[in-house]
Amino acid sequence: MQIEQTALSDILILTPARHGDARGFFCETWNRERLAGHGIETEFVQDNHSFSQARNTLRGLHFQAPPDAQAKLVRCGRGALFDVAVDIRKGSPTYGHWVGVELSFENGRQLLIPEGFLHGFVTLTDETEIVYKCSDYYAPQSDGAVRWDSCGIDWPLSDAPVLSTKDSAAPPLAEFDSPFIWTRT
Ligand SMILES: Cc1cn([C@H]2C[C@H](O)[C@@H](COP(=O)(O)OP(=O)(O)O[C@H]3O[C@@H](C)C(=O)[C@@H](O)[C@H]3O)O2)c(=O)[nH]c1=O
Repeated sequence: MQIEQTALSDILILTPARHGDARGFFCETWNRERLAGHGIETEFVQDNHSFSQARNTLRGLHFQAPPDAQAKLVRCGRGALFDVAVDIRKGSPTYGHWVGVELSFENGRQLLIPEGFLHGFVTLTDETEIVYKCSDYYAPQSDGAVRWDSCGIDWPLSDAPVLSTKDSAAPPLAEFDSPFIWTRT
């Protein structure tokens, strides 16, 4: 497995090995012991899978507030997407900074996003599937969103984004009182 750092040091790109043969490939998409060997000890409790019909579908930017905060391990099952994490830890030297990484069926990359970050993505292809592990259960009462176009993200959109009603109505980052506090690690 290859592990790369991004411009935000807590956000990692993981690329597990693919074993190719005449049939296609085999890949261990998550192996707890192997990740622990790299110092990644996140305990995941829920797997999510969503399908977006059209290119330019944008979901985000989402978080769950403590005590229901979620770390996420995100990958693309079909098609391609641009996955984004934004630092919302109050007091963090990189508060408001974002990273975006293309995840696709082809490249097999995964993004590891700890607690304290907004998460969102835009699809780069029609019929895109995203699959992600979460470190806590869905808690609608702790669910929150920040407006997708308020963080200076350079979204690779080829048309107006397809948004949910909830995401269209989300507050901008400038009006957002984050429930996360940065602690030096
Ligand atoms: C997130 C979630 C939603 N739902 C339900 C609630 C609702 O009826 C329906 C669709 O929910 P949403 O509109 O919130 O789905 P979506 O906009 O895809 O939300 C997701 O976006 C990405 C970017 C994330 O990071 C996720 O954590 C999650 O927030 O699914 C669950 O049952 N369990 C879950 O874990």
